[in-house]
Amino acid sequence: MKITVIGCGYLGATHAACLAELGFDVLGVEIDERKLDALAKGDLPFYEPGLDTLLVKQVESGKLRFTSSMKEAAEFGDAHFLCVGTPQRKDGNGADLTYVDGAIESLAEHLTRPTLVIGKSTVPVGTAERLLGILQDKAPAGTDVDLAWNPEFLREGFAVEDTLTPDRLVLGVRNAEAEATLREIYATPIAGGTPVIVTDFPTAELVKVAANSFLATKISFINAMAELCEATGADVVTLADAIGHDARIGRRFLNAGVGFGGGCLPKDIRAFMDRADELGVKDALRFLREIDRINLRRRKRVVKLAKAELGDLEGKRIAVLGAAFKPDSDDIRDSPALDVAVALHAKGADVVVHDPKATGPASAKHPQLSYTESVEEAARGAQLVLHLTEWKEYRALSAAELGDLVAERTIIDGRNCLDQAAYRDAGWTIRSLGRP
Ligand SMILES: NC(=O)C1=CN([C@@H]2O[C@H](COP(=O)(O)OP(=O)(O)OC[C@H]3O[C@@H](n4cnc5c(N)ncnc54)[C@H](O)[C@@H]3O)[C@@H](O)[C@H]2O)C=CC1
Ligand SMILES: O=C(O)[C@H]1O[C@H](OP(=O)(O)OP(=O)(O)OC[C@H]2O[C@@H](n3ccc(=O)[nH]c3=O)[C@H](O)[C@@H]2O)[C@H](O)[C@@H](O)[C@@H]1O
Repeated sequence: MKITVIGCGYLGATHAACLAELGFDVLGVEIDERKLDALAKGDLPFYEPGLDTLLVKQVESGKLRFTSSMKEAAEFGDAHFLCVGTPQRKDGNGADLTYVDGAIESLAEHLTRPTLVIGKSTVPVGTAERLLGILQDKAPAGTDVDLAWNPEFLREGFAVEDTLTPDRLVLGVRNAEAEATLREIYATPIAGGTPVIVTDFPTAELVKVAANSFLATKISFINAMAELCEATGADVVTLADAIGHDARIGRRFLNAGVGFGGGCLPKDIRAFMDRADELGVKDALRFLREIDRINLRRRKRVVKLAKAELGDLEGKRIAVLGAAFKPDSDDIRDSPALDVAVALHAKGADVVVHDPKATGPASAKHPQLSYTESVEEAARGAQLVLHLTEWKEYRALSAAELGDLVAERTIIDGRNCLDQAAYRDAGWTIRSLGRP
């Protein structure tokens, strides 16, 4: 089977390379020329562990090619995965479906043979049905076209592993033929034991946003507990460990700190609320508004803690460790770390940002901040250090050596994962979110 992957960003590039690894002939379609040029050469235009080597391998083997031509894609593929972005709309909280609609329309116009389009982008419930209508309307008369919805659950930083061995596969289909095609595509993970849930379009679409809403809720729950801990002198890490021992609760995703960011959780819960409102069931998701508010309050809390330590921020040198929204990624979309850095800079602080992988995208988006190549350079002369993205190299830093570089041994551990005792032993004042 020949497969195309339309939209080769964080999701699509991974999906394309993994499908080639599974043995398919794959054509990636990308309209951004910079990304296309890089991908075609086997250069990954972003950072994702393990994907760089997989991409080179598959491009060199000839199993994976890239194009910007939808006509070429339509002629090439038996199945087409739709992986374009669905960002938050500029004028509101809903999802911007321009890219999804545009991709389906231009693909449909060029189709000339039986085709299955498989949606992967995260969309508001009801979108798949609407896209099927567009596909049927725009495809040349008599062309046999069908659509399936197969949401994606990969995590950045683990994208290859999550794609090749997913937790589960959700197949939203209208008929047995579409299910059979998807089972053929995913034959390897299915043979490896990946559970398969076969369902209808709305359930498949809802599974995706429900999963992300649950994850966001879990994080904001523990961050709400952190606020209580701050008010009482309790320790949120011990609390999370203790409740996490209950298998019904579980310890994962209970790491309190500066909260969730990225290109998915924040925009997905907002788009979900927006869709619930359109469907007349706004009240059902009212709690997600609070989840969002708790999350954003954590960023403000870090700024407040910085002010409490430094007083007037004008001219104060602050080292920010971390720019990506999470470690092992260079993705800065809605990054809590950068949000805090930008807020401190706006209050007059001299902010120096370090990140092992994300200073390129960060400096392009926020050129007003200073960036350094090394942690040492960032720390030198700092009156305050903020630990905001938990890269493992930050956890490995020596509190004593870092202490020799800074002007003041004060650090805010915005991710609650530094060895706080070691910092105290080295004479640091350490402030955390939700820990005494
Ligand atoms: N990033 C992630 O870890 C995951 C993302 N998703 C969902 O997948 C979708 C894509 O997300 P990302 O890959 O992060 O976004 P992204 O912005 O990194 O990638 C989207 C790509 O689609 C391209 N594109 C837009 N219109 C196109 C067209 N007509 N033809 C060809 N290419 C086109 C863009 O140039 C861009 O490179 C979103 O709906 C997101 O919510 C779902 C699970 C995981
Ligand atoms: O829809 C998506 O795009 C993806 O969104 C998330 O994946 P991702 O955004 O890559 O990152 P996560 O690991 O979920 O982390 C999200 C944010 O929550 C934060 N987080 C995570 C866990 C935690 O305990 N505490 C916490 O603050 C992270 O630092 C990060 O900013 C989901 O985990 C994926 O299953 C989903 O496919």
